[in-house]
Amino acid sequence: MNKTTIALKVLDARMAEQLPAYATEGSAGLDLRACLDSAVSLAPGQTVLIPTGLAIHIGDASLAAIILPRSGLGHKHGIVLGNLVGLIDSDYQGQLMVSCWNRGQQPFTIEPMERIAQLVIVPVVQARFELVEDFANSARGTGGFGSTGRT
Ligand SMILES: O=c1ccn([C@H]2C[C@H](O)[C@@H](COP(=O)(O)OP(=O)(O)OP(=O)(O)O)O2)c(=O)[nH]1
Ligand SMILES: [Mg+2]
Repeated sequence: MNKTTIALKVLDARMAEQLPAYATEGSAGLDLRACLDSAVSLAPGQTVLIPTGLAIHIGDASLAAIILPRSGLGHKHGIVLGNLVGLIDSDYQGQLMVSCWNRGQQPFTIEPMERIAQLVIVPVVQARFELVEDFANSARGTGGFGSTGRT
């Protein structure tokens, strides 16, 4: 069973008509829409914080949500996220906001209610730290940053 229930508030009445929904049975992401009164033009290199008109309260520390770009917008139009990935804490109750960054060379216009990003609910493990002087040996040890070569 991979289903859960999350409290959702509609902060802008227009969003009630278009609540986030999985497009297919196998979808991982729920598209988020730009809750705008008028179109917003993003110049190349510009970043704008776009409201979604929605708030969620996950309310379970073993879950979080991440905001990811939509592939088509990112690949074809250079519209990705100013924070690269958005992380929604389980105790956050404010409006879901999407930082839209035009990393492309052309201006891009975000239309009101356009789908601009996607929300994925993910499991989270919170760690407690146990201080140690030495680690048990591992195969990798301290090697990183290409230590295993390129091919
Ligand atoms: O793309 C995003 C990223 C974050 N948030 C909200 C939910 C998240 O729980 C909160 C804080 O995010 P984060 O911890 O990443 O930002 P911060 O800069 O560390 O802010 P804070 O000091 O409030 O933790 O902002 C969004 O609405 N959209
Ligand atoms: Mg933070």
